[in-house]
Amino acid sequence: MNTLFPIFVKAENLHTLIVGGGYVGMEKVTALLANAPAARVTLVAPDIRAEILEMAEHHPNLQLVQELYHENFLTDKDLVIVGTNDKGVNRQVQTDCKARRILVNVADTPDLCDFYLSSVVKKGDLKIAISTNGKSPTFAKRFREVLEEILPDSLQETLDNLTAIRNKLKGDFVQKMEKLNEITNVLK
Ligand SMILES: C[C@@]1(CC(=O)O)c2cc3[nH]c(cc4nc(cc5[nH]c(cc(n2)[C@H]1CCC(=O)O)[C@@](C)(CC(=O)O)[C@@H]5CCC(=O)O)C(CC(=O)O)=C4CCC(=O)O)c(CCC(=O)O)c3CC(=O)O
Ligand SMILES: NC(=O)C1=CN([C@@H]2O[C@H](COP(=O)(O)OP(=O)(O)OC[C@H]3O[C@@H](n4cnc5c(N)ncnc54)[C@H](O)[C@@H]3O)[C@@H](O)[C@H]2O)C=CC1
Repeated sequence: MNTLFPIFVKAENLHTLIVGGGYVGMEKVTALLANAPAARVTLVAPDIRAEILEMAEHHPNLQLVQELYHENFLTDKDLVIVGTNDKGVNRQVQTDCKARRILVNVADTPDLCDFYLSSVVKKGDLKIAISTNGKSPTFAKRFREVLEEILPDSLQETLDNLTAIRNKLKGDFVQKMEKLNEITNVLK
């Protein structure tokens, strides 16, 4: 059974720490900033890939620290993603996070993760997150590509129209819900 509970986080309200500045660190920071360009992120690693250095030039809220991980980096952090090439370090970061009740993602060890990153389909304001329960990230990526292809760009217009109607509707919660269900019946 897939017991993952999806939520949509306002990453710009959080301070995220990424430990590791290699390929995985780059994938994770790219995913985060692609969704929330203003998210506050600190990335710590002795070696940081050139692409990440370049990214920091366009994202003033992305702070890079060229040092080894130390637990002091967890101070004031809300969320942690760790993806170094040292399993011992990854495990240590996870242990330190649990002691502080900080949610942590250990990229190479699903069993140690409090949350997974998802594949993300975006069409204007519509966002769909895909997870395979860790079974096949590649399937998630391919399915994202399929959905990106088939979802029409006109979806944004539909959403804008529904927002306008939603804002104009009078009555109590139930009356509004009934009206919106009636209008959107054609979408079924
Ligand atoms: C559990 C999870 C934890 C987490 O990272 O959050 C996890 C774990 C692992 N990934 C591994 C490998 C790869 N991951 C990708 C890609 C993505 N991985 C992502 C999420 C997740 N990956 C979480 C589960 C998501 C779910 O529930 O489906 C995506 C969706 C989101 C993102 O990372 O932003 C992003 C696609 C984004 C997109 O394009 O839409 C590719 C393909 C590629 O890069 O092209 C490969 C190589 C091919 C392969 O192995 O499939 C390995 C083995 C490492 C090794 O062998 O050393 C582990 C560890 C393990 O499974 O043990
Ligand atoms: N979840 C996922 O999507 C994936 C996970 N992985 C796994 O993730 C791990 C990392 O892979 P890559 O990024 O390709 O490795 P890499 O070799 O490109 O980068 C490793 C990074 O870790 C940093 N690092 C090492 N020790 C550190 C320490 N003590 N403190 C802070 N940073 C430290 C290095 O400076 C470097 O930036 C591997 O174990 C790999 O199996 C790999 C592919 C996908």
